[in-house]
Amino acid sequence: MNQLAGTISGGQESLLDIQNLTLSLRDQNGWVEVLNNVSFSVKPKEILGVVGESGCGKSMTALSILRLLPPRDARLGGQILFGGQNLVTNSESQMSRIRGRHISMIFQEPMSALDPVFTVGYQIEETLMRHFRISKKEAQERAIAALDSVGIASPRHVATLYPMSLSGGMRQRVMIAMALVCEPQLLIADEPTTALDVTIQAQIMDLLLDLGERTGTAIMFITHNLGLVAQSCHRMVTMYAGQVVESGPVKEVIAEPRHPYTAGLLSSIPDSRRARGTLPSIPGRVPSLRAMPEGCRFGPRCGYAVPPCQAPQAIELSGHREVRCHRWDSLELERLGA
Ligand SMILES: Nc1ncnc2c1ncn2[C@@H]1O[C@H](COP(=O)(O)OP(=O)(O)OP(=O)(O)O)[C@@H](O)[C@H]1O
Repeated sequence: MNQLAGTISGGQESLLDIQNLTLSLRDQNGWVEVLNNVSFSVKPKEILGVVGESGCGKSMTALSILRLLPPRDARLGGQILFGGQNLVTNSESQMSRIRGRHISMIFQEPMSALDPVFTVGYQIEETLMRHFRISKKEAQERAIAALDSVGIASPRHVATLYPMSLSGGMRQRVMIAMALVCEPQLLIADEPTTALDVTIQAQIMDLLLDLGERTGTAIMFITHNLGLVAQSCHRMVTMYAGQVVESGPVKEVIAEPRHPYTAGLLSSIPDSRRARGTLPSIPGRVPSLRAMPEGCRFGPRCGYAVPPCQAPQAIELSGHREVRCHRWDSLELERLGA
C-alpha cells in the first residue's frame, strides 16, 4: 500500500472515511453498544479535533480505527475506509502493516506505547525495520534524526537510555518521534498533553502541529480542551454518548454551534466568544451505556428538547456541516435574538 488511494466522500477526497461505525464490547454483564453509527472523515493533511465529555466514545473510536481492541470482546460494524481498504474487515496481518507505518497513535501516557525493557533508540529502530528494508546502521541513524526532530538535545546519548530514566515531557517527545518516524499519513493523538504541566503542554502541541505540517501527516486530535481545538484544528467533530452529534469547520462551529451539546461545551470555556451567559453549562451527566435514553440521547440534558424529541439521523447543513438535532435552527434563532 505505497500509493494511498483516498475515498471520495461528499465530493472531496478523504484520507480516512468512517461510515456507520458501530462497536459493542463485552464485559462481565454481557455485550453493550459503545459506538452507534459513527460517521466522519479526515482529509489528507487536515487537523481534525474530536471533542466530547469523558465516556462519549472518543478513545473507543480511535482504538477501533487501529483495531487495538481485543477481537473476542469487541464487535465492529460499518466501515472504516483507508487507502482502499476497509479496516473493519482487514486481517490482522494487513493491520500490522498499517499500524505505525500509515496510521500511528500517541496516548496521554507515553509508557503505554514505550517498552520499559528496551532503550528508546532500539524501539524506534525496530519500528523502522518492521516497515522498511533498511540496514541496522541506517535505522540507527534515522532513529537519532527522529529524536533530533522532536527537539531532544543530545539525541545520540538519549537513544541509549531506557524510558524510565526520562522525564514525562521527554517521554512524550520520544513517543511522538516513534509515531512519526515512518511518516504516516494519519496520526491519532489521544489527549497527548493532558498529563503534562501547562508550559510543556504548549511545547508539545506546537511540536505536533509543526511536525504534522512538515511531514504532511493529518492529525486526529482527541481532547476535552475546546480552546486547543479552536486554536489548532481545521475541522471538528463533537461526540456524545457514542454518537457524532455535530461536525464542521472549526471556525463556523465555534461561532455558531448547531447542536445544543456543542453549544453547552463551548459555553464552559472561559473567555470564549460563546461565554456570554446566553447558554447555561450542561446539567446532568453522560448516560450510562446500559441506560441510554429513548429518542435523542442528549434529550434529558437539553434545554431545547421538546418531548418527545426523537433522535434524528445526521442532518446535512450548508458549509460542509452536519448536525444530529431537529432543533438546530432554534439555536440560530436564539443567536439572532428572535
Ligand atoms: N471494556 C469495556 N467494556 C464495556 N464498556 C467499556 C469498556 N471500555 C470502555 N467502555 C465504555 O465505553 C464508553 C466510551 O469510552 P471512551 O474511553 O471511548 O470515552 P472517551 O470519550 O474517550 O472518554 P475520555 O475522554 O475519558 O477518554 C464509556 O462509557 C466507557 O465506560
